[in-house]
Amino acid sequence: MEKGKGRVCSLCNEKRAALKRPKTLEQICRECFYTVFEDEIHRVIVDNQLFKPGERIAIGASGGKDSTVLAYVMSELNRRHNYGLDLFLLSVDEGITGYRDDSLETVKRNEIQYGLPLKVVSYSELYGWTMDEIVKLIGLKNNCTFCGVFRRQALDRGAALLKVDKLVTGHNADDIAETVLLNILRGDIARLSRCTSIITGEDGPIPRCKPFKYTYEKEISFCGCFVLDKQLSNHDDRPRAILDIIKSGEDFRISTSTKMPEQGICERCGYISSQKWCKACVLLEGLNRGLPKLGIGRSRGVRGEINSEHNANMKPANGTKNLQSKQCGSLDF
Ligand SMILES: Nc1ncnc2c1ncn2[C@@H]1O[C@H](COP(=O)(O)OP(=O)(O)OP(=O)(O)O)[C@@H](O)[C@H]1O
Repeated sequence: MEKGKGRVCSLCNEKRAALKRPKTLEQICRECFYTVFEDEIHRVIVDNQLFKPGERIAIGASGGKDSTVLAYVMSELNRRHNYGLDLFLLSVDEGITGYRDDSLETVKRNEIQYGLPLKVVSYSELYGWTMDEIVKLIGLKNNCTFCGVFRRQALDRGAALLKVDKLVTGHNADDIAETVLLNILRGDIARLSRCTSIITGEDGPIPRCKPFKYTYEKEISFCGCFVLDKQLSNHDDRPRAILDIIKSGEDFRISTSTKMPEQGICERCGYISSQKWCKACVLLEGLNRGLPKLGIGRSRGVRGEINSEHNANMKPANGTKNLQSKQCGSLDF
């Protein structure tokens, strides 16, 4: 390699290194990066036995970088390694003008590029409310609670409509490390114990998998060409910090005497819930009654109150009936 033209790739020893991997600090070329990136995800899929041949898999497709790269990698690995999977794109349209309508255009392009059938489910058809309408009613504070809870359930409903065996999402190592820390700070033992699992919801009808569990967000960005090469080296001090946080979450053991919430079924819509009504139904009830603050926050009192005065005349959320899954919540995967 000529002097002054930069380092040579530490893997192929031929091409010029284009980036320093945030995870390992190796200096590698673009071509070797794509190879190790895809190979690592293939290993994660195989080692964790995420899929079985013949399964129908929905890819949660938001149109953002993580799920766009996930759709690409899943279709590529499925073809290259003969996984034998039937892949689908599943998008939730929250009804946020100027945001989701734009990203749905990206998903529609992915549908054509990767030849994957696309299903879009919307808050307006499932709940009778768009996020724009909810924000108009409650303002910008707390609207994330509605969006997170409704999205989680909407993904499950869409997956049930597609009759898939599993749902994969683009949650990455950074997301999981952040969730571990948040759950520790909130003292949420139940979520801490399951947020590092690569597969969740196996006791429900539609398990969720995170093939990017060990993949750093910066590498996904690079793969999607969303950031410049030089932005990739921010983890120089502690390249393994993110993986170490995930490991500490995995190592966390719950004492057998800790009382965990019992999972039951929402009496109103059939979704799994530790209370009489699931969180989505409580929030929806608040919206329909013109009391949108009911059910917001962690106060057992408010939720308990609405859970104790079941209104038989209220219609459950539209969509698939008697769908079961984990309790909803923005920190749940
Ligand atoms: N509206 C949506 N429709 C379908 N899937 C979604 C939607 N929003 C989120 N997801 C799924 O959940 C994952 C994590 O979502 P999150 O909102 O944390 O976004 P993110 O980390 O920015 O990911 P992305 O870059 O894919 O949007 C996404 O990668 C995707 O698989």
